[in-house]
Amino acid sequence: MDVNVYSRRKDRDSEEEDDLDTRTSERMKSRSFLPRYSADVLHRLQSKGKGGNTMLYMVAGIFAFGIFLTVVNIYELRKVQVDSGPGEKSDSGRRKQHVVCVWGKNQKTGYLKHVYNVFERIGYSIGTDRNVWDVLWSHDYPFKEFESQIRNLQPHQKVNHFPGTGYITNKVNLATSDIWFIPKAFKMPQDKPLLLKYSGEHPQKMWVQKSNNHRGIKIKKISDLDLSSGGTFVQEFVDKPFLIDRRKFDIGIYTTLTSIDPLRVYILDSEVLIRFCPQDYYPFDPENVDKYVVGDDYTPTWQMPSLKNIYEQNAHTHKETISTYLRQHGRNDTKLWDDIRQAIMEVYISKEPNLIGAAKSYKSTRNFFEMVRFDFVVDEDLHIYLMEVNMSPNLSSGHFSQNKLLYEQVVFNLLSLVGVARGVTNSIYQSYTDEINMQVSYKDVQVFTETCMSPKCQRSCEDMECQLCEKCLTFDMRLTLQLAYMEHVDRRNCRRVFPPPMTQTEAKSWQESKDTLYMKSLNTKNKLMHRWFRGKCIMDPSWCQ
Ligand SMILES: Nc1ncnc2c1ncn2[C@@H]1O[C@H](COP(=O)(O)OP(=O)(O)OP(=O)(O)O)[C@@H](O)[C@H]1O
Repeated sequence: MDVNVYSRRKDRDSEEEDDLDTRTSERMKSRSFLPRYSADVLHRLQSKGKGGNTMLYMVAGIFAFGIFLTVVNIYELRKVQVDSGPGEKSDSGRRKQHVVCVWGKNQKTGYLKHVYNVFERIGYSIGTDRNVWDVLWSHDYPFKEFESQIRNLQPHQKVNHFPGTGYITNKVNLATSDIWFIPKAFKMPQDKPLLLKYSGEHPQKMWVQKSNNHRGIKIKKISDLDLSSGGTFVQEFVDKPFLIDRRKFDIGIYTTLTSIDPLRVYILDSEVLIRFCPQDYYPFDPENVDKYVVGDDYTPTWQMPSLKNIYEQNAHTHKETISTYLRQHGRNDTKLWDDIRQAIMEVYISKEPNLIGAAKSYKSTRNFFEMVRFDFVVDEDLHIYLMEVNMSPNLSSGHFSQNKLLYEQVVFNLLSLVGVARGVTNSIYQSYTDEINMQVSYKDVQVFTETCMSPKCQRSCEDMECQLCEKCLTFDMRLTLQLAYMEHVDRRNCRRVFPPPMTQTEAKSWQESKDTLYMKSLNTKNKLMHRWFRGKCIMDPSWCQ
């Protein structure tokens, strides 16, 4: 770090530390309405004389409880503020440089080069000690390898995976989830009778067999499939794909889960991965996988005759290149992207209960984030089909050096969204009150002013409508809203898929009593999260999307 900057920071740090108690109590004043409210009632009861005695004792009890809560809150806040991580620190206890531990097998091949590049550019030092880090970037699922570290995470430490992510990224789990945009699949060997019945009724259908670990597929007749092989599934082959220059392609969407319970999911909206099959689809030949399987030796966008000009000469992204091509051919590109967002949202909504269950044994889920890639294929009618969700999608430009830009943007946007790369380098858990407040104060998260000022919400927090009001916010929910706020302002090119974006008109006319079936299926925290974004959207349209 630049020495002058460091010494300026040091001065500021010591002033801030001296002032910690004052600021903590100021903050608590605004957070703990209970003692203020109780004192006021106490005063009024005392002035009523004898008849108020029983009430007086009750109120005194509430008052004492309020003090107890305040003390607990101050303790929690102090804990959050002074928790220090393992990285290098200044004299006043603040961090000089954050540390990332990058973990993955065979790193000498350089497949994580772009991950290192981005971390270095955002000021992280690369850790060499697996016990000393602020961020763990693990290529493999880390919950066994780093079990003791992950079980003892400090609030500011971040891990790039969620426990239980296999409910989404495990092929068998996902394919047999019975979700409308996933091709029909049967688990082997238990669903063999169902498969035989279904294939008997639909003799024209083609089938592929997949497993969690096996890569690559090949179309086979039912009679040639191994229907007794455990851990595999047989999936309907999606024929009649949408072709560009006679080639089948798939679309990869970089998707980030930032929170569960409540759920928040984003996609990188500015860019996607497009991969074409190396050979023309027709004349179709099930023996030739290069015609219908997108593999490692795929053909990139810039080699496709109809796309070259849009992508290279006119310098558009992969996403805009595909959109332009679709519009040029009278197709509705907006609907395609909307369907994709809807599909991603539905996967997370349906799997969130599993993720919550898997994370139960960890101290907090706020330490986790996860970026995956959803791969879709598209048929002639632009219907989408989800092929798989990749846990640690390829970020190596070894095969195509042109992909360096894409991968570094993917990583940078992700790290910004989750608060690892941001202007104020201390995380919300390590920051001092002024530093937190200047980024997101308790005032910034207030919504639905009139509702919150209504007698109903002034009196009680029982009604769902009142639960986002200052008086009713729990410590936990306020922190959730602060984190959601920070994600929104730091999201760069990422856009929310859940809670879903809406227009300001929709937000204003939304009637919770007429909620759609999916809204009704949401748990209370998700409903509140959804409602909060709607409230922000009503106040400022930049929050709608
Ligand atoms: N049911 C299907 N219908 C049509 N095409 C399919 C089907 N399953 C797989 N494919 C094709 O094969 C490609 C690879 O399949 P899949 O993603 O399941 O396996 P993979 O070998 O793990 O691939 P990846 O390189 O994406 O990790 C898909 O992108 C798609 O083009």
